[in-house]
Amino acid sequence: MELKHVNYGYPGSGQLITDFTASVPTGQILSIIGQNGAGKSTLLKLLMGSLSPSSGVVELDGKPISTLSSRKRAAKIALVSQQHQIYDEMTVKEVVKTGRLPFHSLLATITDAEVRPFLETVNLVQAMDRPLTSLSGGQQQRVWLATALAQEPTYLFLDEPTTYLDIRYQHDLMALIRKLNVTQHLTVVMVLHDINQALKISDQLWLIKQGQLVKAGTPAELLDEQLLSQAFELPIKIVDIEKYGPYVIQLTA
Ligand SMILES: Nc1ncnc2c1ncn2[C@@H]1O[C@H](COP(=O)(O)OP(=O)(O)OP(=O)(O)O)[C@@H](O)[C@H]1O
Repeated sequence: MELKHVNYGYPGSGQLITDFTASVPTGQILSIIGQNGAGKSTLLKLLMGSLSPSSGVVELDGKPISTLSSRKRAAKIALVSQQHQIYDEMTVKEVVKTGRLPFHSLLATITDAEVRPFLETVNLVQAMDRPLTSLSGGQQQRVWLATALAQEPTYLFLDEPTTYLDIRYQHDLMALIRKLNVTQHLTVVMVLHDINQALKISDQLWLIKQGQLVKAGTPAELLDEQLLSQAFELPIKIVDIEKYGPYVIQLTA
């Protein structure tokens, strides 16, 4: 998956993404980091084909993603976003069944057995008959992950997946994402706000500022005080913590 000289601006707004060229590394975990409003979520939408570049191209398997039908795209790419549709009355298993829709024409024909493996992966089989809204925020996040996995995608996109989770759930979710990447060969693309979390879990990162790619590289290549300070417009220091490794701190009063 590649972005080639992509430009984009929302209708009625100025240019947001500027001449963006980068490749998503297959089979790896890529995180997109940068300030609020830098264009991270917009990049995810461009990569998924839910937004079209004003110029340039997004390619999937060497073809412009715009040439694929939405069903074909859904069978390739699944998104766990922060904005969920409201499924007031739905049970957990019914929500996960919506992830199977690229393979069925009717929700009613999807059996419980078909979604069970995805609920097993996120350890929620015991909650499958409960209404979604009766689950905790962290459990609901796992339901959305199971729904994305039910699409059996090649690419798993996550937009700020840890935002409302406590540190234990954040750790567990990151461990699960790494496990899925390794066992199911999923290519993962995430928007993460926590720089240290991004540096810890990712194989590659894109550091972006005002819609432009500042640097694409490995965590070691991104661990540069000057680079990070400029991108986040904050004084940043990297300290070495025993048994943890390099840790980024923001020197704000
Ligand atoms: N649908 C939209 N219509 C118009 N402008 C939008 C739309 N969505 C986002 N924007 C604007 O585009 C800019 C980039 O938004 P985007 O959500 O891509 O940034 P981000 O880096 O993901 O930000 P954050 O870290 O705050 O989530 C922001 O100024 C935002 O207000």
